[in-house]
Amino acid sequence: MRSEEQTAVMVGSEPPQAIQVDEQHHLQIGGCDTVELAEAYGTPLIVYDEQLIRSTIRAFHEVFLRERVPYQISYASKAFCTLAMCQLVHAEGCGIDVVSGGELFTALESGVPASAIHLHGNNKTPEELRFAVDAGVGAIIVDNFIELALLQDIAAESEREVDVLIRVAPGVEAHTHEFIATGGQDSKFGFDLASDQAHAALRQLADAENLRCIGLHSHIGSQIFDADGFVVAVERLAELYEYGLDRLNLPLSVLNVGGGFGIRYTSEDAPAVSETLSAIIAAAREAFTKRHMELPVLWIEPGRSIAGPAGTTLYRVGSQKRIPGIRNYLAVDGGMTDNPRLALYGAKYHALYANRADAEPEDTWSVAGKCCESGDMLIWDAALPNPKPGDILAVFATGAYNYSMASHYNRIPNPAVVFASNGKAQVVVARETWADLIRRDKPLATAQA
Ligand SMILES: Cc1ncc(COP(=O)(O)O)c(C=O)c1O
Ligand SMILES: N[C@@H](CCCC[NH3+])C(=O)O
Repeated sequence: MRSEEQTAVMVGSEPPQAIQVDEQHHLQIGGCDTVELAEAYGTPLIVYDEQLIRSTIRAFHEVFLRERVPYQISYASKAFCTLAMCQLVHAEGCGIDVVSGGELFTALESGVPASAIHLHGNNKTPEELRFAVDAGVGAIIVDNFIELALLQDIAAESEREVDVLIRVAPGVEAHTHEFIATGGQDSKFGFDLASDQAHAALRQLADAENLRCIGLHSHIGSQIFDADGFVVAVERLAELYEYGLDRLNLPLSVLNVGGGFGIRYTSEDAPAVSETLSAIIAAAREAFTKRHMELPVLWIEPGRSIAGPAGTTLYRVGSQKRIPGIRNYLAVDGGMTDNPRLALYGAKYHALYANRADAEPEDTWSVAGKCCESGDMLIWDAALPNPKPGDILAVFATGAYNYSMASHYNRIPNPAVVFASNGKAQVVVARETWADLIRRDKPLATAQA
């Protein structure tokens, strides 16, 4: 129900970052007029600010270089995995973290060398492990005992020595949505630290032929603002690292603390990623110095923080409905099929009309998609100018876990994606067509009467 307060005062969200509006009052991204982009390429359209991706990665590098620590940045491609994205982040000095055969295939096809790719996953299939081993990926992050045995056999069959890290569940409760918290003890991911599984895995690896355990990994969750969880995880991993190095003589040299750096979606008070990173580095320095160990190579695996802020989705506004005293709905030509995050996590977004980007809000409007589903919502109760059919609605911070989690519900095709930079746009994913949707369908062999 719409409350008195909502009717009386429109509480608008804020854009997650500074926006550019040209003299025609159009939203600009990467020097391109987004209204022209919508005309040229259709809607829904995901527009990435290429320079923002580059500058975010450069900011990560700068922190590590300033702190003079050995490091590796591996882009978590699950956030947005396409050929162009893999090429772009690799050109900016990132490795690629993949979590399935499909992501691995994409990264390899993009031309990223296998040695710069590492494979994750809590249930890697034999086929995926074989693919990774034969391709010669830089490392496989082993998640559990079944995988450990399987990988040993596959590495032996292929007569290869495979570098591995073990994924540790460090028992850290990260402050984030429960569906995206992954480091607690009650998690499907990784070897449990508290019950000694992680120690046992290291002991097995000490004796494993064909597998070389080069490091430890943990990932405590996603959309995390508070560095405390990382700091606790680093201390726990350092203790395990000492065990592996001193007691088992493992060739450890890597501490991978995962990704999870939170971003602004609307007006959250998010710390700069560099602050969280500095806290992680300080924690690692302290934990390793006090144990008289050399600081290992610090790996991070950011996904959302690289891809998220750089993406904006453009939709065409269609129908609208006012329910007196209850709520106003406007509907766009996409929805939960290209952005399921509100339905899954109650995510919040900021939006404006790209064709009149500086127009003042007039009322409260909830943004619905076009699926046959009441939960198909993008934003509840946004302060917006009254919509006109044909307006272009821009929804910010939709670069991570939107396209990559898109579905075909109601047989709605996936949007096109463009990269915009210096006033030029290039299509990096073509719009799916209706014909694409049935390309793998097979009609009944015999026509039914
Ligand atoms: C193992 C691992 N690394 C990295 C990431 C990337 O996380 P984020 O996109 O929050 O940076 C994830 C996803 O949460 C993950 O599971
Ligand atoms: N899909 C989640 C993040 C999960 C990260 C993967 N471990 C989101 O959209 O926020």
